[in-house]
Amino acid sequence: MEPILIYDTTLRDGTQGENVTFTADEKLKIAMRLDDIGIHYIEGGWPGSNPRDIRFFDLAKREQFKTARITAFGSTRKPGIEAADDPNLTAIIQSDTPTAAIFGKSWPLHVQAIMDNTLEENLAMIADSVAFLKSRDREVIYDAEHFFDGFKDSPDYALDTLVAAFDAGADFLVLCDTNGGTLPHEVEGISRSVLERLNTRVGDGRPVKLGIHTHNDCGMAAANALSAINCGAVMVHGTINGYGERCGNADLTTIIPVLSAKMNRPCIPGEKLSGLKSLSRYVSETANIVPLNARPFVGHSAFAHKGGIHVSAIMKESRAYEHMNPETVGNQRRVLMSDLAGKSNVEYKAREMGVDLGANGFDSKTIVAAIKQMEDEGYQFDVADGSFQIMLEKFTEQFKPLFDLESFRVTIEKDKDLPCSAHATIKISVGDNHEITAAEGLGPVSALDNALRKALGNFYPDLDSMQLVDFKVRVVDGRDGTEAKVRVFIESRDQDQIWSTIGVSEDIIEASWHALADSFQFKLAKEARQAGKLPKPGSAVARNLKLGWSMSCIA
Ligand SMILES: CC(=O)SCCNC(=O)CCNC(=O)[C@H](O)C(C)(C)COP(=O)(O)OP(=O)(O)OC[C@H]1O[C@@H](n2cnc3c(N)ncnc32)[C@H](O)[C@@H]1OP(=O)(O)O
Ligand SMILES: CC(=O)C(=O)O
Repeated sequence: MEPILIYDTTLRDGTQGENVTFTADEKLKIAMRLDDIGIHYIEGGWPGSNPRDIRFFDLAKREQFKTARITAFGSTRKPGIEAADDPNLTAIIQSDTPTAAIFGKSWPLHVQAIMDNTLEENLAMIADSVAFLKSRDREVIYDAEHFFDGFKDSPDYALDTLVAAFDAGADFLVLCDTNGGTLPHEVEGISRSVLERLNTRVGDGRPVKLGIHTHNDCGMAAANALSAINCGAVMVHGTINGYGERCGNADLTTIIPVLSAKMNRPCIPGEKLSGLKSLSRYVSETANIVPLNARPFVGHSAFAHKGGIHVSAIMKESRAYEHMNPETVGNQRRVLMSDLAGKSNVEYKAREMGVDLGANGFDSKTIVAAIKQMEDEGYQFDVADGSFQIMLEKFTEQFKPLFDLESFRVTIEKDKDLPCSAHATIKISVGDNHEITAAEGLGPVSALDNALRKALGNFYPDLDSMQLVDFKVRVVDGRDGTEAKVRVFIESRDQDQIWSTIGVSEDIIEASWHALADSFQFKLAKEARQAGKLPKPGSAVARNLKLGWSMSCIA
């Protein structure tokens, strides 16, 4: 099978997406990551557009790329001028890249109504611009903007534009679904027709190499790209995470694994596929955009199983509910706890967390029943793995509290013209020691967090590596008005892990306290285990710890 060339436009079309922006340095780092994974072309930006993109190409010039050809983007020349006098084309040449990509008009609507141009001059603009870039030794990728809309409107003219580019020396002709309104069967029909008709019109022996560039306005970008590949396109354009103008571009984190693992079409080297999830995360982190959990292949939920029936089956045979091995793309299987769980979920999680079930007479069915009851009262364990682990340890009497709350007091002060301020006093015990501390915070939870940190700091000096990174409050059932129960989630992280905890109460401060206390307990237990001061859950020593926790203190 002929390999498919992957053309990444995250740094150009990707940045046309709302909220997506990268500095020149960030672009360079992303480009290096794209190169590492084996992307063939990296469109770095439009040097005729802004100084940042010029800076990117200046930086890129100094780097050695292993696989990727860095590509500068721009448009065909302006009407009525020489290509050599066009600032956009000059900027492409000054970028000093081996490859240039230019877009031109395929649709008479754009030529006439938008550009106020003639159809003949548009053909000349395409041919002159391609020829100019070829005369400067560039590989030229010609993007036929609005090709599918143009072809539906006027197939002969749309084809003429491709012939103009090809005859002038374009190396690739890329059919663009610029408005993202075309459907897969239309892409298939038009791509086949284009290849047939082009092959009869261009006859200098050079092969016609088609590419495909699709947008996601109908949610079809990936499907459209794959349809064109099925018809013979050899290059596919897309972006990491599908970032791009409006609804985005075809998502390469979908297209690459589909090509490699489902269509047997080689693209990036097979051994690089497992770097895909990490690349997706890297780009979303750099863009400062929360990654989409349900993103196919690389999303956090892409291989997450919640329903008990599913978990029971995957424990016997993972392909029963997984279309592929998650590790192929660097992802992992996850099992979630909730009131949709069965005993298999508990058994899977216990094994994953190293908790020995049943050691003290609690079997997985009893635990499932208790979880369902707690979920009915407002808990939600599928997003609170940290609290679930603590719960499992409590159920199986392997829990060792590393501190106990004796009491806390929180006050909030509001003076007429001043912002609110909060003060917390907390009394905890660690073994036989008691500690009372006070702290301030911007709000009551931050005051409690500060007071707890201060109190624990005297016993556990390594707490600085732990931060609370997210705090969410939800009303469990709004019908009770201000007396409704609330559910508080806290997400915490340290240098190597992220964990989530939950608290539920009619009182928002108490709910926050439970989530906060679980979070600190999780961290301290982890540190203690790593330092060998606490037995690993499930070990014989852990099973023998009788710390007096019972079902009633869990609920
Ligand atoms: C389908 C795509 O995604 S194409 C890429 C779209 N990306 C962007 O537009 C981002 C970068 N763009 C920019 O920085 C600016 O729009 C620039 C620098 C390119 C142009 O800025 P300005 O000169 O101020 O023009 P403006 O953006 O208002 O209008 C675009 C101009 O390009 C012309 N144009 C559009 N397509 C083409 C083309 N293929 N070839 C030549 N000229 C074109 C338009 O007719 C218009 O010309 P006019 O100024 O004579 O009316
Ligand atoms: C060229 C391009 O980005 C488009 O037509 O969508």
